[in-house]
Amino acid sequence: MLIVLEPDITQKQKNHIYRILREGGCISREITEAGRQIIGSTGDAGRSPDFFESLEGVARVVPVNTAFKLVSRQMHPEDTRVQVGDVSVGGERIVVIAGPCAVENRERSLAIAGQVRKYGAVLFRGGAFKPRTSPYAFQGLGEEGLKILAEVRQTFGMPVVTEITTPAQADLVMKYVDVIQIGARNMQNFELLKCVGRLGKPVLLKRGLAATIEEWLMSAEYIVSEGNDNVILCERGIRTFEPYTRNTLDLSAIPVIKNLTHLPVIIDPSHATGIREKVSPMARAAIAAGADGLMIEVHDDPDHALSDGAQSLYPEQFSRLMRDLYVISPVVDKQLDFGYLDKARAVDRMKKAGNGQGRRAAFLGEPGTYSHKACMQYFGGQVQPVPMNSFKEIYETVREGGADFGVIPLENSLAGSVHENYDLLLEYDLRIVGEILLRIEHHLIGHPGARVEDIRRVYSHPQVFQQCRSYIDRHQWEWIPVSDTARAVRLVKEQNNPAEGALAGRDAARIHEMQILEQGIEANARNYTRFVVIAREPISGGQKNKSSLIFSTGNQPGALFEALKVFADNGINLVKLESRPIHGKPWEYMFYVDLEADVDSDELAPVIRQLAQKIDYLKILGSY
Ligand SMILES: O=C(O)C(=O)C[C@]1(C(=O)O)C=C[C@@H](O)C=C1
Repeated sequence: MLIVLEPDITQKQKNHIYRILREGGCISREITEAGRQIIGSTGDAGRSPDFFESLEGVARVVPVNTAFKLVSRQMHPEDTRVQVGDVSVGGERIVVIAGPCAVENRERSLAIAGQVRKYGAVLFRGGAFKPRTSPYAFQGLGEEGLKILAEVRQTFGMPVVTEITTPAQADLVMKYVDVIQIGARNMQNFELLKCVGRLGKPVLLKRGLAATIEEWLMSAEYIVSEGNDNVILCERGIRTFEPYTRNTLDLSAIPVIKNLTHLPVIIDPSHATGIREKVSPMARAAIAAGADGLMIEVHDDPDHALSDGAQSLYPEQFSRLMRDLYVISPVVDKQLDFGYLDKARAVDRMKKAGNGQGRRAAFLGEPGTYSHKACMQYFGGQVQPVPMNSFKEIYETVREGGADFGVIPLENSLAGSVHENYDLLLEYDLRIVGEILLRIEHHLIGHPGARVEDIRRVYSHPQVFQQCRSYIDRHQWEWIPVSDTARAVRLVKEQNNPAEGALAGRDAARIHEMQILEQGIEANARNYTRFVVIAREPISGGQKNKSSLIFSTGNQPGALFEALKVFADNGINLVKLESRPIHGKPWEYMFYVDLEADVDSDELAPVIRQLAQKIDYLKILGSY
C-alpha cells in the first residue's frame, strides 16, 4: 500500500500513521517521488484504504497488488541505482562486470583484471567459494581468493564481486569484497538471503535455474525487507528442454522486470549459454533489450581454466564486444563509457581540491533538454547539472568558476555543426576534456488528449526544426523558435492551448506531464548529436585518443595542404575538418581539426612543433 501524503503534513500526523502501521506489523518506508512524500507499507495493518485516507495529512492511498511489495515498481516508480564505489548500477551508463569464473591465482587474476579494465569493464568478478555440480571439481581458493580480489581492487581501482554460499562466510566477504553475489542455486536459500539483507552491502541476486520471475522477485523482497535496498537482479538462463545451450537465456525477462520492479537488471550470457561463441550475440541483444549491464566471464587461457573455460571469452573477444556495445548503447538511451573509472577518480580529485562543494556542470536550457541528458549520461550522478539560458552563458559561467564543466552540442548528424559553439571555443580560453554522442529522437508533444490534427503552432529549438524538417513541412504549422526544447514544452503547457505543441525529447514530456502525440519525427532515425565537455583545466588521468585544434594559415597557395601534410607524414588520422570565417577579415578562415591522437602526449610534441612552423595561429582545444 502507498500512502501519498499532503505536502503540508506535520511530523505529529506522520508519526501517528507510522504508529498504526507498526502496531499492525507492517514494514514501512518513506519515499519521495516527483516531489511528493509517500509512505510505502508492506501491509494494511488490518485497516481499509478509506481508513488511511481519512487520516489527517493523507492525500490518497494506492493499494500495491503484487505479492512482492518493497521491490515493486508501484512502490517506487523511479529506477533504483545501486552505488558500488564510483559505479552506479541502474543509471545512464552500462555497467560491465568481467573476470574469470573462479579466482585461480594472484598473477592470473591481476593479468585478467588489467585487460578487462583496459577494455572498459568497471567491476571485476571471480569466485572464491565455488558451488560446483561435482564435489571433485575445483571448489575455489576461499579466503586466499578473497585476498586476491582485494588486491585487484587496490591495484586497478575496480570494485569486486564474489559469491557467498553460506552465512558462515559473511565476515570474510564483508572484509574483502564490494558486491556479494547470491548464485542461482542459492536463490531460495532464505537464511542466506536474510543474512545478506542484514549485511547492507550491494547484492547481486542471480535468478534460480528453474525460478519464475515472481519467485525471483520474492527472493529480492527477502533481502530488501531486511533493510538492504541495494539489490541487482541477474538473469543467467533457465532450464528448458533445449540442449544446444547450457541454459535458455530469458531475455524477455528484461522488459518484464523493468515493468515490475525498480531494481536494476543485468545479464550473464556466459552461464546462460555455456558456449564462448554464443556469449557476444547474447550480450549485444541484452543491451538492446534494455539491460542495465552485463556480467561476462573472461580468461586469458580458457582451455586451461579451472572452471567454465568453455564459456569464457578471450580478452580480445571481450574488447570487440565492448566496442559493439559502445555503438549499440546510444540507440537505447544509454552509454558505454570507456573512461568510467578514470573519469570518476579525476572528478573526485578535483572536488577535494576545491572549496568542499560538489562539482557542477552547466548545460543549455531547463531539465529535460538533450543537453541535460548528455550531462547526466557523461557524469552520471557525480556532478550537479546547472541550467543556463544560452551557450555563451555556459562558457562565461565555466570561465568565472560558477561551474566546473560545461556540456555543449558541437555537431549533429542531420543538421551539421552548431556554429555558435565553434566560434565560442575560439573566443574563450577553455579546454575540451571529453565528448559524448547522443542519439536524438524527437517527438511532437502536446496536451493530454490533444490530437495532431488540432495543432496549429509548434515551439522548439531552431536545430530541432532543422532535424525534423521533412515532418513539419507536411503540416501548415507556425514555427516558434525558443532557447531550448524543455522550455518549449513548458511554454506549451503553461499556455494551455490544445492547438499548440512542442518538438522535444521524452524526458521533457515526462517532466511536464505532457503527452507524446507523434514519436520519432526526426528526418532520419540515425540522428546523433556530438556534445563536448569544456572545463578551465584539462582533467588528468585516463586514456586520451582524440584531440581538437584550431589553426589559421597564410593566404597563399598550398598553405592548408602544407599544414595537413604534417599530420599525414606522421600517420595521424584526421576525423574532422571544418572552417569558420575569421571575424573582421572577410574571406579568411579558421580551421577546426579533430585528430585521433593525444596532442598533450610527449610523442605528439614534435608534430605540433612542425605544425606551428606551417601556420600563423594555433590553439589547442584539448585531448580527451
Ligand atoms: O534544446 C535542447 O534540448 C538542446 O539540448 C539543444 C540542442 C542543440 O542546440 O543542438 C541539442 C541537441 C539536439 O541536437 C537539439 C538541440
